[in-house]
Amino acid sequence: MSESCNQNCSSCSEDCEERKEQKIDFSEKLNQMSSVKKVIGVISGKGGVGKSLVTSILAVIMNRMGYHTAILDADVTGPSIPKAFGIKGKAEGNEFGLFPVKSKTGIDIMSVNLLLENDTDPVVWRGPIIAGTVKQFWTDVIWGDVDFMFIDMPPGTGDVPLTVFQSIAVDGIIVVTSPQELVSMIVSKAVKMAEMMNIPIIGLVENMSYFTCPDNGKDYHIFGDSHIEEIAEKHRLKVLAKLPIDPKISAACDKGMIELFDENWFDSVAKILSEGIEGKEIE
Ligand SMILES: Nc1ncnc2c1ncn2[C@@H]1O[C@H](COP(=O)(O)OP(=O)(O)OP(=O)(O)O)[C@@H](O)[C@H]1O
Repeated sequence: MSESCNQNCSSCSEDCEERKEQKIDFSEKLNQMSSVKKVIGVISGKGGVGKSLVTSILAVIMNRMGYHTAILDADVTGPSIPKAFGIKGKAEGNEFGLFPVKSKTGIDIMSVNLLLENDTDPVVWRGPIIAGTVKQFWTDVIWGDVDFMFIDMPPGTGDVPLTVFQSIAVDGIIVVTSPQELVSMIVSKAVKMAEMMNIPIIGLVENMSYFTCPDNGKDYHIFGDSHIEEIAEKHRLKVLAKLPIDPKISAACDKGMIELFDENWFDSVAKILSEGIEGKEIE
């Protein structure tokens, strides 16, 4: 029995000897006109820590490396991906399904904001409807041949992310944290959820880790000292990147120009992901 066992066999995908109930398969089938090689879920313990930013930058980098890249924006109540990419158009469909909208550099994106008449309309839906929408982004969208799909998950480790993980075949998870959070607790929850789902955690990204003063070049830890290395070691996880607070980044998101991102913050993640798709399994 796993250390994280919550005695609820129906929501657990582990094959353990003490299983009391049959494993229920909640997985949904991808649209028959789509094929997706690797699906990476980007999660966070709470909203506003930069999950959408990390999802967007990862997609930009992998797309730049020549991989056909897609973003499934599962953050249905706070969809910020289309804005970061400056997408104004709406998604269209035909009798076979919905088509994602292409960004300026060719990243395929589906988000609830591409379906709403006004992107300022709030999405005041209950959990099952939200989870159902995300499932439809998997089953009803014609994604074509995708190398990497990044999923901007709903914040937290509650009902909606759980349903999404049960329905979509996710290959690996990246956890985004910020220094001021109760990082230890959040990472533990994410690790337990990943264990229950049998999905490997690729590693941790600490966002808003420090700020480099442009006047004196010194680094300031605005949100306090980082403990990410100790926490990563405790759970035997990798720290993939520590991102600074950079006003250029928020400006790029606000102006819809995240595709102009040109820092090397994610080089190690890009290497892990590209090795994963070349046949070496994501560890
Ligand atoms: N390192 C950073 N430097 C500057 N601004 C940042 C940084 N990270 C995130 N931001 C800004 O903070 C805001 C929140 O980021 P983002 O939308 O990525 O968070 P989130 O975790 O996805 O939030 P939610 O879960 O509510 O959607 C955005 O305006 C983003 O541009």
